[in-house]
Amino acid sequence: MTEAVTGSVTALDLEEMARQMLAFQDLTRELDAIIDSSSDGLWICDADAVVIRINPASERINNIQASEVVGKNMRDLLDQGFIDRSAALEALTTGKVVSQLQNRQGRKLISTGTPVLDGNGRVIRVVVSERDVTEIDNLQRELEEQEALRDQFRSHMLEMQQADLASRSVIARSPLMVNALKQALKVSAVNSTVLILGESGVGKGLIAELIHKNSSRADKPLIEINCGAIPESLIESELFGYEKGAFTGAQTSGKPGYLELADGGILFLDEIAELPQAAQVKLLRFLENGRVVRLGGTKARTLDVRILAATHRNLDQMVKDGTFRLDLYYRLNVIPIHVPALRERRDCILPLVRHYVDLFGARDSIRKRLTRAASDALLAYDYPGNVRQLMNICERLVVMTETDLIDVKDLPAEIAAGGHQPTRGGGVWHDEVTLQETLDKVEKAVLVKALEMHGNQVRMAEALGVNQSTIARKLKKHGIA
Ligand SMILES: Nc1ncnc2c1ncn2[C@@H]1O[C@H](COP(=O)(O)OP(=O)(O)OP(=O)(O)O)[C@@H](O)[C@H]1O
Repeated sequence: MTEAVTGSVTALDLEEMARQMLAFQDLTRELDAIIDSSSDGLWICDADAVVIRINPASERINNIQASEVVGKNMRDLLDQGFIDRSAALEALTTGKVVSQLQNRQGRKLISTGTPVLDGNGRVIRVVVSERDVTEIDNLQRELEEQEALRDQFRSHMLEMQQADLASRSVIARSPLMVNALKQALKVSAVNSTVLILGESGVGKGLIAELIHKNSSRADKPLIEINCGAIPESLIESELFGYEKGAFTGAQTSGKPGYLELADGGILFLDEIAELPQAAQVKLLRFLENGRVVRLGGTKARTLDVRILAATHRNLDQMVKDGTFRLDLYYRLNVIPIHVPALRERRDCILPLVRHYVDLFGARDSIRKRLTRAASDALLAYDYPGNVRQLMNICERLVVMTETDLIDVKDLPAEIAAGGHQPTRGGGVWHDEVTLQETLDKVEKAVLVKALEMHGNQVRMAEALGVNQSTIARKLKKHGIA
């Protein structure tokens, strides 16, 4: 009975075993198909790092036959130099998944070793997948090269633009200034009013010239007036003109104003913040309807004038203070262009120095160079008078320096001293020097500096709060200019 039962169980077991065997064979075939069809290379090693199999993708990637490595230990392959690193060995040692970048026969591979654990957590196999990333790497490099080329191309374009601008004597190296010039070139093409903002001497006038040169009005006049330099009593007649007998002292025939003279072209109103209130109203009216009536006249003339305006003042604040009309501000501020101070674009300093040293040198047939230390000191200085100040310094250096080489000692004291201002009071007066001599010395230094910063007597007078005749007299007294 027992035997019969045993016999029947054995028969069942055999049947089950046969079924499981078939299932196992199916599984093995499935696994073989997966391994062989994988486009990633696969290496399977046992717990001693002996290679059990590799797939066709690995044969292809490594340019080998499976028979050359199957049965060999990874340690020997490493020793023989067949591989430079082994993800299998590292995965076996650490029991963890590891990824490595490997170089094999000129190709770049990413190898990932994954340990296979038994029920007790012991490593029994390690599967290494390897992916050839040479192509991806090449593509990446190509992409980087393309990007580098694009950057090169961009900076070449910028250089071309700069060469173009340099030929017009506009030096721009720093991105801030290049941007301001780009804006100026862009607005050249249209007829909009432009408000050019920036400290005194930064090149606002130059921007206005650039806009004119590149506009469709280039062959028509660019008339520039400095609103701060015309006496308040004359500004309206100068701007809008007058009819005969309009006021005492007026020409009997009458006179066209600057607006009429600029017909077809551009009127550049420098120092617009200085425009008196009455003239502000009239200018606003012209901007709104394009017509002017001369002083003392009744006939309105329609004109085609593009207005550019500039100021170093804070118009926003002036509007708040009630000294500049809000409606005119809106009309003028259609397109604002900010010209940065020179200290905000130090990249421009040395190109400007070179430009002006060469320019003034060529004028007087003198060729001068700067020592490194002199260049460094010029680069470090803050230039409160901006490009105008730098330009005047260069002219003086070219004319006054005895040798061909301009050194730190030839620079103005405040620049040579590293931009530090001389000490006040105590530094100026020395024993045995009279008060008058000391005051004269200070006055001369102030005049030299103001001339350097402002370039002409009108601007100097404005900055120093005296009238122009005082400046003229004092310059003569000190033998300056
Ligand atoms: N980028 C530049 N390259 C070469 N020269 C420049 C540059 N910018 C300004 N200059 C020169 O500096 C001087 C002062 O420039 P400009 O008169 O245009 O300044 P501004 O801002 O209009 O001054 P202000 O407000 O006092 O009228 C001019 O002689 C001008 O040619």
